[in-house]
Amino acid sequence: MKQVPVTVLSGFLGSGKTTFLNYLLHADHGRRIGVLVNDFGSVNIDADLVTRIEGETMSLANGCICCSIRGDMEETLVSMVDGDEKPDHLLIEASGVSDPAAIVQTFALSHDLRAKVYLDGIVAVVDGEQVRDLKGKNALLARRQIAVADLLLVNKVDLLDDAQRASLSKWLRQQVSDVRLVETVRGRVPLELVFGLGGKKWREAAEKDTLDVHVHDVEQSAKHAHENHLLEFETWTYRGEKPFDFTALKRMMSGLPASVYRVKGIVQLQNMPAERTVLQVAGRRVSFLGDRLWRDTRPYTELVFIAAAGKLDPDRLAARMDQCLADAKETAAEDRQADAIGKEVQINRWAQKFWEHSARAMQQRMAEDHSNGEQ
Ligand SMILES: Nc1nc2c(ncn2[C@@H]2O[C@H](COP(=O)(O)OP(=O)(O)OP(=O)(O)O)[C@@H](O)[C@H]2O)c(=O)[nH]1
Repeated sequence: MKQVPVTVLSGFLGSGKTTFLNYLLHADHGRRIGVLVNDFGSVNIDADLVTRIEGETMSLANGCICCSIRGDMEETLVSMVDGDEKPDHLLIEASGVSDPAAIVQTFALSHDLRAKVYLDGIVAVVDGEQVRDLKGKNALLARRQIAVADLLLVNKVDLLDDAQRASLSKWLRQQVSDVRLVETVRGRVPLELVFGLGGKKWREAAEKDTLDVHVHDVEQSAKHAHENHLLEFETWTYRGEKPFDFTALKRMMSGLPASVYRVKGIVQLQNMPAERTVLQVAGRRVSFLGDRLWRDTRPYTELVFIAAAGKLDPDRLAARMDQCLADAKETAAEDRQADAIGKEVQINRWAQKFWEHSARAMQQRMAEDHSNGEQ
């Protein structure tokens, strides 16, 4: 039986993996692609944000495929290959906290997997704006993700000037000398660079045992990695059914402590009642994007927070979220007055950008629908 090639997308929280995945799925490559998306939090946000016309998207949430749900990854991949519509290629979007070296081990060690799939390559996505701001264990994890990659997408270069790009490139070259670096905006890279990488680098590393984790000791290291993740990261999910005030929520998200690394999910905004909105906080950058019309779906809010372990205080966060609800009556009169002046400017500026984005997203979707209809 012909084995199916697998590409693993790795990269730190919020670097642009899902964005890249969507670009890839909509690009003209003529392959039937099976997708497996892994979310560290308990909600399948990423799978929800993967837009595709056809092909299978499987989702594994509430754990990390490099450790706690390694077995689930094996089973899911095998079932995808054995299914009625065998894919030509599999893409795995690893969670932003996963260590690709441990994923490589799973591929190297599982007989079931080895019979059906082979690792074609690891593509790491780097947040060009913020990767160098990562501290401590996050910085180490990001470096491990970079080190194992066969292809490195230096993403978000639209947020950098020429000097920053040059200095980032130099810094990355100091981290890894033997990998192809490609600067990208929203993960747009020539497809021939992505498929058929051959996985040479990881295979060599596995043979030389330089993956930094011992291949024969996978149970132990997986357990260790799992413990590390639980020790290092914590997640919490906010759910609600009342609409939020855009300005208040944006201000709150912009003021989150640095220990909150990532927030993502769906928000119901009073200012945009008809449209489902995606909220993204990656490091210090906050963005709202009109996503799709609610239509028959009852509007809701579901946001996953990922932070340094021990730094999330759910009660406090929930209280702060509630203060941003459109019908919140808590704001002191004084605050409200002070806000009113700032709000006037902010709402106009932000609402403008916000609508601009929504309109663009809508146009793009319509164009995609149109071109798909023509095929
Ligand atoms: N300016 C800019 N923003 C980008 C680019 N690529 C992605 N983003 C934004 O960065 C945020 C995070 O992108 P995602 O694709 O969700 O990141 P991710 O790596 O899948 O995130 P996790 O799965 O949570 O680790 C979103 O708001 C994207 O729209 C880019 O090239 N430039």
